[in-house]
Amino acid sequence: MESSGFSLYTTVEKPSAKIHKAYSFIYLVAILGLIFYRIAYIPNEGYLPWILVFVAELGFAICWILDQALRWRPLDRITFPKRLSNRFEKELPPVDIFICTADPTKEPPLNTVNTVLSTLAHDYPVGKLSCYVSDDGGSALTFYALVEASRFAKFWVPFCRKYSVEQRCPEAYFNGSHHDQNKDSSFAVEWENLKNMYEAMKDSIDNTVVWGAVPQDKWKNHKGFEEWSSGITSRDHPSIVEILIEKGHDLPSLVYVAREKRPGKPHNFKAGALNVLIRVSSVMSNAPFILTLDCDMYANNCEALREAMCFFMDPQTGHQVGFVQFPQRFHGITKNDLYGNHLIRISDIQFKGLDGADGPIYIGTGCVHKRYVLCGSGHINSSNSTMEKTSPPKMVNDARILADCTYEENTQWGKKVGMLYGCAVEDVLTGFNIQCRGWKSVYCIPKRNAFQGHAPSNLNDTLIQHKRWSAGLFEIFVSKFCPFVYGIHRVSIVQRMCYGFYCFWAPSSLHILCYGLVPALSTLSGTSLFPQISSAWFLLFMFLSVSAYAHNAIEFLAAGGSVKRWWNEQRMWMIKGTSSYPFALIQVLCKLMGISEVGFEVSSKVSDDEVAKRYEAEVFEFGVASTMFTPPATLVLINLVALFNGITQVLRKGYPGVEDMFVQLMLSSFIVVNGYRILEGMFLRKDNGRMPMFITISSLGAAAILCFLASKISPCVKES
Ligand SMILES: O=c1ccn([C@@H]2O[C@H](COP(=O)(O)OP(=O)(O)O[C@H]3O[C@H](CO)[C@@H](O)[C@H](O)[C@H]3O)[C@@H](O)[C@H]2O)c(=O)[nH]1
Ligand SMILES: [Mn+2]
Repeated sequence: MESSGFSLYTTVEKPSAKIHKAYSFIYLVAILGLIFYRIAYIPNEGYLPWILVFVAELGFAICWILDQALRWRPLDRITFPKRLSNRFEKELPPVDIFICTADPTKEPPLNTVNTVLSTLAHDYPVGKLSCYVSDDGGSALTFYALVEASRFAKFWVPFCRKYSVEQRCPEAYFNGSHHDQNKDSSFAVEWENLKNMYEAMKDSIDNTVVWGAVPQDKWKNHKGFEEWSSGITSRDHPSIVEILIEKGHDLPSLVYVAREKRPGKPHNFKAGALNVLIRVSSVMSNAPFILTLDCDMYANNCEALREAMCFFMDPQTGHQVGFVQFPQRFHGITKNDLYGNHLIRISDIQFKGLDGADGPIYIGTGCVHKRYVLCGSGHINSSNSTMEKTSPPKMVNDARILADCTYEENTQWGKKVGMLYGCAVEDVLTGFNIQCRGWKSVYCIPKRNAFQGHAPSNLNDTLIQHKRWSAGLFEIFVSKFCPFVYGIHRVSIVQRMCYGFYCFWAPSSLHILCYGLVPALSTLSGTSLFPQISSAWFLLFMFLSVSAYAHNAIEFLAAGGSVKRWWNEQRMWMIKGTSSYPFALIQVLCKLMGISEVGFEVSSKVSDDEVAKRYEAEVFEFGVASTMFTPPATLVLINLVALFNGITQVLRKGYPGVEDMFVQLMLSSFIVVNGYRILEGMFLRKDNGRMPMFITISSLGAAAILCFLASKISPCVKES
C-alpha cells in the first residue's frame, strides 16, 4: 500500500517473504519424498515403530504447513503520529483503560500502581482518559496501594507533562534516570522531591503487603476502606466500586472495582473481570475505545495510544479496524533469555505474518478495541447514554449492580457479548470471534516498546503458563469456534491456518514425544527406522532436518535474536513440547470427558532471593517438585541410554553399526545435548535449584520400565 498524504500509516511487505516461498516449495517437495519413502519401504515385520514414526512425521508436516501461513505475507507498518495530531488533535476519542489484577501475593500491588501511574500520565488529552482497575483479589492491600497512587498521581502526572518525560512508569523512571540530565535547576528540585515521595509511597505499600493488613490509621484516608471492615474474603464479598480520582482538568479519572464474588458462583476469571469493567465503565465514562492491560504491563511509551489511533482514525481503512494489538514486551529477562520468554518468534516473526492476513491475534494485554466491537452487536447496558450524566453517587450505585455476580445470569455476556467464557485463553477466542464478524486487526510495533510486562522467571512457572496457553488454544480447536470450521466466510484461509497452528500446540506433543521416544527405544531393540548413510534417501532426511533447523535459526537471528537466545529457545521448545503440551492435552481431554475444568492459574510475579540469583546467573531452576519435569527428564534419560547402547554397538561392529543407526544416534545425541541441563540438574548439581530427588527417581523408574519393555518387544535383542 502506498502512503498518500492522507494516510496516517503505511505498510511495507517484507522482501524476504519471496525467498521464503521458494524455500517452502522445495521443502514441500522433500516432505512428499519422505511420505513416499515411508510408504515404499515399510518393513514386513515389526512395522509398529515404523508406522509410529511415520505418523509423527505427518504430524510435523501438518504443523509445518500451518506454519507457512504465518510466513506468507509478513508486514511492517509505519505510523505518522505527527499527521494525526496536526489533523485530529481536537478530535482524539476518549479511551477507557482496563487493568486487571487478581492476587496481591502473586502480583505485588506496587506493580499495579506503576502500571496505573504510567497510564494516567499517558501523553493523551487528560479529560479523555479514564482508568479502571479490576481487583479479583478483592484486597484491601491493593485498594490501599491505589489510594496512595491516586495521591502521588497529583504530582507525577503534571511533572511528566511539564518536562515531557519519556518514561512515565515511576519505578522504571527513577531506576534509570538522574536529575543532572542537562535540565534547569527547578527540574532538579522537583525531581528530588518526587523521587522522595515515590520512595516513601513504595515503602509504605511494600510494608503494608509484608504486614498483610492496612494499618488502622490509614483508613481515614479514604471512606472506601469501610468495605473491608466486616472481614470479607477474596472469594466471598459484595461488589465494591470506589472512585479514587474524579475526572478533572488535570488528571484522568481512576476507579477501583472488585466485582462481587460468592462461593460456588463461577466468575470466569479474567474474562469475567473484563466484562464487569466494560459494564462499569459504560455508566461512567463510556469511552468508544478500550485499552486492556495486565497489572504488570506498564506503559513504556507514552505515545502508544496515539500510535493506535493512527490506525483507527485513518480515513481510508480506519472503519475496518476492530482492534490494534501491540506486541508483548518484557523487562527483567536475563541476557540470553534462559526460558525463551521474550517470545521473539511469536512477536517479531509470526505476528507480522498474521498482520499480512486478517490481523494479529488478541493476546489479552496491550490491545486497544473499539468498544462496540468488544460488546458484540453493540448491545451493552441499554441506558448507558442517559446514565452518563448522573451524579457520582448514583453512578457508583449503578456500577455496583453491574458488578454483581448474578447480573450476567440469563444474558448473552460471555457468549455473544464482551469477552467470551469457557476458555483459558479468553483473549484469543474473543479476538477470533471479532475477526469472524468481519473486523480486521492491526499489529502495531512502535520503535520504543509500547508496554512492558513481567515474564515468568523460573522453569516451572514458564511451563505452567504455556500449559494454560496451549490448553486454551486446544480448547478453541475442540469448541464450536474451531478455526477450520467457524467463520469460514469472513476469515481468510491463511488466517485460519495461523490460528490452527497455535491450536495444535497441545496435540503436537504427541508427535514430539513419539519422535523423541520411538527411535531411541528402537535403537535399544536394534531396529533401524531411517535410511542407511549410503542410501540416497539419507540425503533427504538430512535436508529435511538440517535445513529446517538452519532456517529456524536464521529466521530467529534476522528477527534480532542472538545465537545463545536461539539455542535456549529451541531447548525450551523441546521441554515445552514434552511437558506443557502433553499436560495441556490431557487437561482438555479431561474437560471433554467432564472429569475436570481448565482453570486460570495466575502466574507469580515474585520470586525469592535465592531463586532470583540463580535466574540472574542463568542457572536452570528445578527447585520445586513439579511433575511437569518428569516427562522431559524421562525422555532425556531414555535417549542417553540409547546413545550409550548405540555407541557400544558401533564400537563392537565398526562401520556397519554406524550405517544403520546413524540417524537414530544423531537424534538421541540431539536430545541428550539439549537435555544436558536436565541431566546436570538430576545428577551433578548440589544447590537448592537441582532436580528434586522424587522427580529424579520417578523419571529413572519410568525410563527403566520403557527401556526394558523396548528391549523385550523386539525379536532381535542385542546381547550387550
Ligand atoms: O481470575 C483471574 C485470573 C487472572 N486475572 C488477570 O489476568 C492477567 C494475566 O494473568 P497472568 O497470570 O499474568 O497470566 P499470563 O500468562 O502472563 O497472561 C497472558 O495470557 C493470558 C491468557 O492466558 C492473557 O489474558 C494475558 O493478557 C496474557 O498476558 C493478570 O493481570 C491477572 O491479574 C484476573 O484478573 N482474574
Ligand atoms: Mn502476566
